[in-house]
Amino acid sequence: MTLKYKLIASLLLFLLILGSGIVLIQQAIVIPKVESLETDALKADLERIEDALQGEMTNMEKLAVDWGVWDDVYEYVAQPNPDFIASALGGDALEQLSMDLLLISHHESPALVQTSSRMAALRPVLVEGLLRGDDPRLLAAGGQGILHTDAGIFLVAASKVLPSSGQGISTGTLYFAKRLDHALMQRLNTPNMQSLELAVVEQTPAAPKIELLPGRFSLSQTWLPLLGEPERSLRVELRQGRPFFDSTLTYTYYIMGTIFVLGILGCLTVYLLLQHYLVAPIRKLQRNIERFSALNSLEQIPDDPRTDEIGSLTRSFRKMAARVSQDHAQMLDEREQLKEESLTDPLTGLGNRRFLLQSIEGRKRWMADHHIAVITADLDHFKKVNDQYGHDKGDQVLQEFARLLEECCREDDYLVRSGGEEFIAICQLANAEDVAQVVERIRRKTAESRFADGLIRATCSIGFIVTPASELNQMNNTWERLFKVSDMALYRAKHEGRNRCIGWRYSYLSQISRRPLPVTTAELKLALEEHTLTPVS
Ligand SMILES: Nc1nc2c(ncn2[C@@H]2O[C@H](COP(=O)(O)OP(=O)(O)OP(=O)(O)O)[C@@H](O)[C@H]2O)c(=O)[nH]1
Repeated sequence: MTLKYKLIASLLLFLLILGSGIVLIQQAIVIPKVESLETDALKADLERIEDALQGEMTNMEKLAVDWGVWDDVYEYVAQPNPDFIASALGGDALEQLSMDLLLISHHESPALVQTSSRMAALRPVLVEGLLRGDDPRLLAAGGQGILHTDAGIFLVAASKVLPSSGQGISTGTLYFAKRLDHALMQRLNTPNMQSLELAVVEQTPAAPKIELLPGRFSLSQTWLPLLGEPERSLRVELRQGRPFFDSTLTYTYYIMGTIFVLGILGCLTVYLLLQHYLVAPIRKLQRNIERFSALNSLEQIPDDPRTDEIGSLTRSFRKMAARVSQDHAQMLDEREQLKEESLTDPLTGLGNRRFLLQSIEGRKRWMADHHIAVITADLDHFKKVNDQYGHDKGDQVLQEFARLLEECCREDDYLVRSGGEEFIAICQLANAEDVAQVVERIRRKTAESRFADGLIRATCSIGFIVTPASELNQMNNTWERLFKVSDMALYRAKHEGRNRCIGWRYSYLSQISRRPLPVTTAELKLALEEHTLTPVS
């Protein structure tokens, strides 16, 4: 995978982690926190309703005490007087007090009952509800509470009837009652309330209950005690929407969406910067290095003026490439030199036998109408030269003999020192007979020469074979046999007294059956008898 794709994969992985982190934070931290705050707010709503009811009852109790500790009422209970009713409770006095019932009891019997017009029909039920039971009478000593009757649910407050001094014996109890109706409940409304329901239930849980329902609803319940009914209670049930949760959730969506978008933009920016500052320069450097290895030219890695790591990497590569280039050139030189040395005779500067074999093998074709002569020349009794004049002088003789041979050959002939004091020349000749002149010239010039500063006289023996070039083009493995025949001819020249040239012409045209060049003395004898090889004069 390329660096570019690794970079993209890393950034996508980062975005995945960022997205997962955002979801995790929302689910594990934000939502539970919001729900906890919401629960607190719902509890506060319930407390507010309870407080409102409590406040209402406290006001009623104050009113009950105002009326209960009043001489007119006190006297009325002792001696009922219609004038009092007319003056204090005439007209719509109860409506003006926002009360539904005024009850004054005397010895557990109603001494005065006054109701609002809407409650007139329910008066007996109400009185019976307040004065039910035997002992103790509800709120007989004063106080407040919630009363459940067949006529509905009422807030009730009571006070002992006393003279205005507050001292003395109570002559009865004064009750005020107010129905917990729709109008009153409206005043307890909360902004998000969908419904507020009251119900008398059998159980009385100790603590309020808050439920966050699916579908963005909440259900809050609290239980209030009922007067005279310890087994039952008034359940206040509040059903509300969850705007706080919705808005908070929307708000967190915005924040986290913004973080995610910023993450994407950040990744894009990081990608472009890394692409510009890292990936692109590395790819450029890679292309330059590839061109350098193809062309071996330092110009392919231009200097980089940057001061960062990429710049210094480029400079390091340049240095390394320069060194590699230099080493490579040096190695090529040395290899060329070694190659040359391995093919050259260091004493005479001529090629060696390996050079000769390589050269003739590398040569594809010879001039078909020409002849090729393989000439082997060997100094006679060269051992004696060494023995008599020393090895250095012997070397000198070899060098001068090599120059002599060069003079006798043409430039396009091959001339090598094949070993010791033996040399081989391969000459291309227009006529087969020309070889006689070449070898005789070598023999004569050697015999006439004075070697080693005129100190040493030497002769040489020469063996040779000449064959049509067309034969070389057609036959395989001919060179080895030509060298062998030339060598056998040299042996004969030595054997017959040295300082002479012996060689043959390979004249296959005279053959009835084509016979290859001989490689043994027996085959040589047969070839001469059959005239496959004929003497050259
Ligand atoms: N100075 C010198 N002598 C060499 C070199 N290579 C070979 N020789 C000597 O050449 C001599 C060849 O001796 P032989 O093979 O007996 O041949 P020859 O003495 O020339 O006798 P014929 O060839 O039979 O005439 C040996 O003494 C070698 O040591 C060389 O590079 N320098």
